[in-house]
Amino acid sequence: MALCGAKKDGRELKIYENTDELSTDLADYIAELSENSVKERGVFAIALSGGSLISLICKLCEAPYNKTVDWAKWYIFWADERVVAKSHADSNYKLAKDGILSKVPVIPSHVHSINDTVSAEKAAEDYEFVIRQLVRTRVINVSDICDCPKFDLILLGMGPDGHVASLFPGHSVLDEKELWVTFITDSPKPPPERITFTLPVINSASNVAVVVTGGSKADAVHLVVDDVEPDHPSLPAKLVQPTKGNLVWFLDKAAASKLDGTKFSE
Ligand SMILES: O=C(O)[C@H](O)[C@@H](O)[C@H](O)[C@H](O)COP(=O)(O)O
Repeated sequence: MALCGAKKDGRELKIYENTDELSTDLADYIAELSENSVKERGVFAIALSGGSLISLICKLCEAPYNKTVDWAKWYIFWADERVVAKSHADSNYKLAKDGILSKVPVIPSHVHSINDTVSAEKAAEDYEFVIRQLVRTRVINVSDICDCPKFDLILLGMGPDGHVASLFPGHSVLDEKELWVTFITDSPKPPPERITFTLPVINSASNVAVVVTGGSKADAVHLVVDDVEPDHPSLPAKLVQPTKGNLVWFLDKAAASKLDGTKFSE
């Protein structure tokens, strides 16, 4: 059971005893958003990230979700991807395919991974083009306040440095206002070449979940959630603030261990 549902600066915090409890609740959360979105729009457009997130959403492949989720209505994207071959061990697509997508009846043509045969710049451009086509046909919804895509759910992890997707602290892509998808060739976390959703796209989503586990991230969680040093050079995770959508942080106790002032209630 979550230890708290406290709201801090528009963020709902959910803190769990361990990653097993977190995974169970996260699977419930995703399944419920999927059901609501399919009811309302007939489809569910979800963007994944890489890293530990994938193992934390693996419960979706198990009962009851493997049968109850309307997998055929899912359209799957990546909030960020490493520019490597899809068969490469570093590929976020491969991670999600091996961990989840190959185990549930998603429709292969609904799985939108990047073009892995071109440069990072071209891959970002191509990916934005694909997303634009799907916004036109409303497979992906559109924001009410700008022309950005409105994903039903974007799932993010966070690094110990506060990065989300492939938006790293101090990087110029944090200022990108026009593009939906951009690229970097100097990622401090290997591999260096990546494509990433920009902040305007992340902040236009209907729902954003930031999933963070482990004590190595406790300092970054504290800096972001407790808004320590508000003038501190921006931590990317702090800039995740959906304009109209919902933001939920899923934390295990270790990641939440340095949070102050949070009142926990069962
Ligand atoms: O491709 C990537 O590297 C990821 O998308 C990245 O943004 C990840 O979510 C964080 O680095 C957290 O990763 P961990 O949860 O494994 O620490």
